[in-house]
Amino acid sequence: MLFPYGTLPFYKPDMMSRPPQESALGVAEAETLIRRTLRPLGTERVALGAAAGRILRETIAAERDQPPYDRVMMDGIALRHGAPARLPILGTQRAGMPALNLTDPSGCIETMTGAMCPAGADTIVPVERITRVDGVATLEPGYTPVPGQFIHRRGSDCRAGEALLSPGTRLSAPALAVLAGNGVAEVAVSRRPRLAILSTGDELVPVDGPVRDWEIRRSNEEAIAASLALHGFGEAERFWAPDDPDATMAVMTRALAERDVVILSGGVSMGDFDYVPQALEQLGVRRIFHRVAQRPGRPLWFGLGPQGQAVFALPGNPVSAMTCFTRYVLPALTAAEGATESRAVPLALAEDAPRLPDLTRFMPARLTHAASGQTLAHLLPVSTSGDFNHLGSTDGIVEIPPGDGAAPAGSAVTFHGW
Ligand SMILES: Nc1nc2c(c(=O)[nH]1)N[C@H]1C(S)=C(S)[C@@H](COP(=O)(O)OP(=O)(O)OC[C@H]3O[C@@H](n4cnc5c(N)ncnc54)[C@H](O)[C@@H]3O)O[C@H]1N2
Ligand code: MOO
Repeated sequence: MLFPYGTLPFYKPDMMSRPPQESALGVAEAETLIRRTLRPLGTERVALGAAAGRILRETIAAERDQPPYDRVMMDGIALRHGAPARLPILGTQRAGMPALNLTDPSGCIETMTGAMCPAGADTIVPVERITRVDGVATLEPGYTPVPGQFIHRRGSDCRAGEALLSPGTRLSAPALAVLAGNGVAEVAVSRRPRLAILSTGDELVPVDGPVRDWEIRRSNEEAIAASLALHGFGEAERFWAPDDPDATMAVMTRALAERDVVILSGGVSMGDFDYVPQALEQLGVRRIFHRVAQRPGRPLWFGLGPQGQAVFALPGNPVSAMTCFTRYVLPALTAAEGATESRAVPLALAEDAPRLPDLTRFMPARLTHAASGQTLAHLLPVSTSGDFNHLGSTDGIVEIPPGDGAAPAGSAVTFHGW
């Protein structure tokens, strides 16, 4: 269907002629503008069982001294240093019971790992170093107990009140152990963003239906949704709009409703049916930038919606969409969550990487981990930014700053994982 400009309801007369090609921002400037625009996400309290992978938004302090008592570290006997080699066994100190009292310094108390050290005892001898006959423990000939050995002293790990986890920490498996071990059953984490993914284009058809010669299966939204899920952002609602201004506006209106972030793909370049930027601006989404000096992904558009929504309009070509999503959207969401981590990591190029004089270049790469300890990025040159069929075996993209000639093999580049 054709829509001559004059018939588009949302085109003001001064929008009918195309603006001259605008200059493009640098990658770092674009990133800074995004960071300044995105609002930090609020917090919510979740039960421990739902906290793994979330971003902590409070300080977690030790509930009590850790360990909370002088903890026996070996199954064996507890004695007072200087006791004789033959010691009557006066009792059994199990884990989960209050401390017994070693009243006779020439005797001993059987102990279990994790138990309280009996009062009056100061040394543990492991069971492998003794024989036990008729209620008497005898030390192995020549074995000299070391005073204080095998007692994990109260408070030697941390003192009550000491900060153990700081806001911005991603809750890993050990962090969950810290929460549980310190009596935190519910924790403040960043709220998940409410997300919408909207793709545009008449040629796009669903994955599970028939596809005609002139049609393309929608794949960008699948990659974006997968990345969001893999990085713990939960589910995004999906929308599709044909290349029709009214339909685009209607779908955008629904996508913008009550969202923190809207991610569009397609319709941001110079084509007669690339309505996305104008439609967004018509709906009150203020453009922050359009076009970044990069390849792929030059037509990237970013704006701020009327309710403070961050709106990313990614170029439709699949490699460009995935590159822009990985380079800009994911890190921005991570920052909005208040995470202190950085998604970008430095590593070495496995081979020379051709630079572009005025553009930052992003190239898909597969990582290998050399025995030397070096992680190498092997580049997967793609013929065009529409060529995504070989990306399935790659790990992410490397960022090659503008310049002449090639970045040499072995030099450090920034890697962004998918
Ligand atoms: N005259 C100019 N033409 C183009 C320019 C330019 O500066 N001047 N920029 C080129 C660049 S760079 C890119 S990237 C593309 C971006 O175009 P759009 O964002 O408008 O995207 P579309 O035209 O809608 O689609 C491009 C391409 O990608 C396919 N596509 C789109 N959405 C999906 C999807 N969800 N799943 C799979 N594939 C998708 C679409 O079928 C097209 O083949 O513009 C250049 N042109
Ligand atoms: O640079 Mo566009 O993003 O390649 O095709």
